Amino acid sequence: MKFTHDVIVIGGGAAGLTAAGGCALFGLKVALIEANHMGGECLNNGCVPSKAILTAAKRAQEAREDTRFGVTLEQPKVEWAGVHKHIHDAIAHIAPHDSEERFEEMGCEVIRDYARITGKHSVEVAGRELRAPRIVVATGSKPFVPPIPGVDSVPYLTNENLFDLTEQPESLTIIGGGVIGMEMAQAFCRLGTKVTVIEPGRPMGRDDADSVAVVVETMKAEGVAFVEGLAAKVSGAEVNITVDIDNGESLTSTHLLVAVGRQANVKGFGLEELGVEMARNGIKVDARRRTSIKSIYAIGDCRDGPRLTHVSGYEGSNVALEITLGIPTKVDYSALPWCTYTSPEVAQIGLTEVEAKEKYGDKLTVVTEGFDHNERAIAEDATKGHMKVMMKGKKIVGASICGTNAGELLLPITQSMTGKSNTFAMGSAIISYPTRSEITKAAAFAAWEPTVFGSIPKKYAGFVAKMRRTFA
Ligand SMILES: Cc1cc2nc3c(=O)[nH]c(=O)nc-3n(C[C@H](O)[C@H](O)[C@H](O)COP(=O)(O)OP(=O)(O)OC[C@H]3O[C@@H](n4cnc5c(N)ncnc54)[C@H](O)[C@@H]3O)c2cc1C
Ligand SMILES: NC(=O)c1ccc[n+]([C@@H]2O[C@H](COP(=O)([O-])OP(=O)(O)OC[C@H]3O[C@@H](n4cnc5c(N)ncnc54)[C@H](O)[C@@H]3O)[C@@H](O)[C@H]2O)c1
Repeated sequence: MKFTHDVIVIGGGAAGLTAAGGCALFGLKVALIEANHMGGECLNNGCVPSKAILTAAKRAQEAREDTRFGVTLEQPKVEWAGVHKHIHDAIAHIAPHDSEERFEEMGCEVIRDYARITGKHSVEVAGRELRAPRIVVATGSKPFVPPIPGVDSVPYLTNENLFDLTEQPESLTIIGGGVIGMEMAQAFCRLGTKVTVIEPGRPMGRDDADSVAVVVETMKAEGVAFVEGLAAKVSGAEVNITVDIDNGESLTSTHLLVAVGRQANVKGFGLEELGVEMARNGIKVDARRRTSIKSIYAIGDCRDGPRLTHVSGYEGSNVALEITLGIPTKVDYSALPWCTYTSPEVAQIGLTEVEAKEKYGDKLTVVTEGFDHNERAIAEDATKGHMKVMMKGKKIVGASICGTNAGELLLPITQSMTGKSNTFAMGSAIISYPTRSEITKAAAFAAWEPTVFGSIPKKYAGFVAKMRRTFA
C-alpha cells in the first residue's frame, strides 16, 4: 500500500492534539483532522469555560461575605454580559495554543472536515483518501441525555450550550450531582441563580465521602438545594420547565441542565463497519491504547476509561512515543490525580479510602490531617477540609484532599507514589488539569525538549516510520 502519511489523527481535542503534535515534532508526516472547533471540548465547552464561570462566581461570593478581616466589600452586582465575556475571553486567550496555525507550524497537515475510517490504514476526508501505517482515533465524547420521558420536548441545556447563555437563568434545575452538576450548581448559585440539584445517590459518588460532605454542606449553606431521587419526567416549555422526580416531588424552573454522564463518540465514522470492538462506554482498548485492530489506536474520551483532559494528554504522549520510537508504552493509572473545582476543592489521587480498605484490609493505615491545624489556613481563615492519606506500611496508595486549592497539593503525592522526582519524570508527570502545579511540568519539559525532539531521536523516528511504511 502506498501511504500518504505516517500517522492520521482524528480529533483535535486534548488527546488528538498531543498525539499529532508529538508525532510531528519527531519529524513524522502527520494528518490531523478536526470537524469542529480546534481544542475540542476542554477549550470550547468543558474545562476552560467551567473554570472561568467558577472564578466569576467566587468573586461574587467573596463580596457577599459581610465584613471579613476588618474589610467590608460592596454587595455583588452581577452583570451577565460581563460573566459571558469573561468566559469567552478565557477561551479566546487559550485558542491560539490549540490552533490550526500552531499545529501546522509544528509540521502537521491540519484538515478541517469530518473523517471517516474506510480501512485498517485508510481514512476518507474532504474528498480525499489518506493512508497511513497508524491511525489514532481521538473523537471525544458528548453529553449523555437519558431517555427521560418529555426531555426532548423542552429546551434543555448541556455543557454544549450552557456557556452560550446570554441571559442569566432565574432558576436552574440540574439533573445529576456528578462533577459537572456540582461545579455548575455552585457557580450559578453564587452568581444569583436559584439552583436545585437532583441526584439519586451521593453527589460526586466517585470521590471520598468525607470530602464531598464538606462541599455539600458548604453549597447548602450558600443556597443550593439538593433533592434525592431520579428525574422521571420532564414537561413544560421555555422558561417554565417542570421535572417530576421518582420520589413524588416536582420542581419548576426557568432552565434545565442535564449532566448525567458522557457518551463516547464512536458512531457514524466507520468503526462499526470495520468491526472495531466496543466496551461498555467507548472503544475497547488495551493498556497501550490499541483497539481490536492493531493499526488503530483510540485515546481520550472516546475509549472506555477515565475522562479527563490530563488523561487525554497523557494518552496522546504515550501513543506518540509508541508510534514514533516503536517503544510499547502502557498507561499506568495507579497515581491518577483528579480534582473538582468547587469551593472547597475536592482532589483525589490513587485509591480512595474505601477502595484502599477493600484492597489492603488490615494492612492499610489512614492518616487524616485537618486544615484547622494548618497555620497558613488559620491565617487565611480557610480551615475547612482535610488531607487523608492511605498508606500500606509507609507507602502511599492514595490520597483525598478537600480544601482551598486542594488540586495544587497533589503533585508531591504523585512524586511519592511514583517514586520519580527527577526533571524528566517531572516533565512527564500526570498532573491534574487545570492547576498552577502544571507550570512545574512545563518548566521541566522545556529543559528536556531539545533532547527529546533532537536530531538523534528524530533520525531514529524516521527509521521506525520507514519500517512501518514497509511492513504495515
Ligand atoms: C463541563 C466540563 C468540564 C470539564 N472540566 C474538566 C476539568 O476541569 N479537568 C479535566 O481534566 N477535565 C475536565 N473535563 C473533561 C475534559 O473536557 C475531557 O476529558 C477532554 O476534553 C477530552 O479530550 P479528547 O481530546 O479526548 O476529546 P474532545 O476534546 O471531545 O475532542 C474530540 C474532537 O474530535 C472531533 N471529532 C469527533 N469525531 C470526528 C470525526 N469523525 N472527524 C473529525 N473530527 C471529529 C470533535 O469535533 C472534537 O473536537 C470537563 C468536561 C466538561 C464537559
Ligand atoms: N473537574 C473535572 O475534572 C471535571 C469537571 C467536569 C466534568 N468532568 C468530566 O466530565 C464527565 C461528565 O461529568 P458528569 O457530571 O456529566 O457525569 P458524572 O458521571 O460525574 O455524574 C453523573 C451523575 O448523574 C446522576 N444521574 C444519572 N441519572 C440521573 C437521573 N435520571 N436523575 C438524576 N441524576 C441522575 C448519577 O447518579 C451521577 O451522580 C466526567 O467524566 C468527568 O470526568 C471533569
